[in-house]
Amino acid sequence: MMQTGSTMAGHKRRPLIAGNWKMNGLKIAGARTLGQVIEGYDAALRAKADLLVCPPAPLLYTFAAASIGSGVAIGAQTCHPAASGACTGEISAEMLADAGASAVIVGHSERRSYNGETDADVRARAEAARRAGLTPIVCVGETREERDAGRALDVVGAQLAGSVPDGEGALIVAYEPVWAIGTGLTPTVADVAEVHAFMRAELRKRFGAAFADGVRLLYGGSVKPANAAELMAVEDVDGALVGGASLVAADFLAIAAGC
Ligand SMILES: O=C(CO)COP(=O)(O)O
Repeated sequence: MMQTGSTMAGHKRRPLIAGNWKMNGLKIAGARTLGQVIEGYDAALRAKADLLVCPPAPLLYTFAAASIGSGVAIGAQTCHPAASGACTGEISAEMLADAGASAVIVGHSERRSYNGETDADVRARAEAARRAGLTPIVCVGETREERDAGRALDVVGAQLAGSVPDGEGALIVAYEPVWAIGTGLTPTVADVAEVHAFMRAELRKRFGAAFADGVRLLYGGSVKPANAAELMAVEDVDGALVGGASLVAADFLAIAAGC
């Protein structure tokens, strides 16, 4: 499911709806939610979008086993840059792949702000993901202050330049304005369109259109069933990175139905 460049009627790239469970989910309730997602991923939804569920790391192995044959992919929320070593508490990309993940979110704004991850740190994690055969989902996005100061595109451009690895490897980018995460606020459709067109243009400049036009650009930040269709219809929006609403299977599935 992680190839780039596939196309569907109405979409230049096959949409991806990714659920970031963050630090939520215990094994029994989590398995129930995953089961509901798998059951709800019927032929009609499969025709519309890829699904990726990113639970907390302790659930990865059982989730990957439970999802075999379902078409639902399993991903992780971060990884360490090194493959192994004396890094107590850390988890490498190789370990995530071994547990059955096919993708990993890197550089989420919560990790950039709470864990002090810099663009260089995020890039190292994205490179580690590729090394392990995982697709990195590189997150970028401006704060409220940066947007109000008219700097949103500058900030996103600098994060993209610093966080996306060189080379034409597996890549997904998620635009998540920090002020839209968990707040119920979303940018206007015009603002989302502007940032996504800008990101596409930046990737084209750096990598050329043949590669850049195959990279899926996700929008994240307060995506709900009620606003999904409008956001997913925006040019250069190729899916969503969903936080809170991904914890409720019916909502997650309804967001995918909006593609
Ligand atoms: O951070 C997010 C996904 O990575 C978005 O979270 P919410 O959908 O809860 O706003």
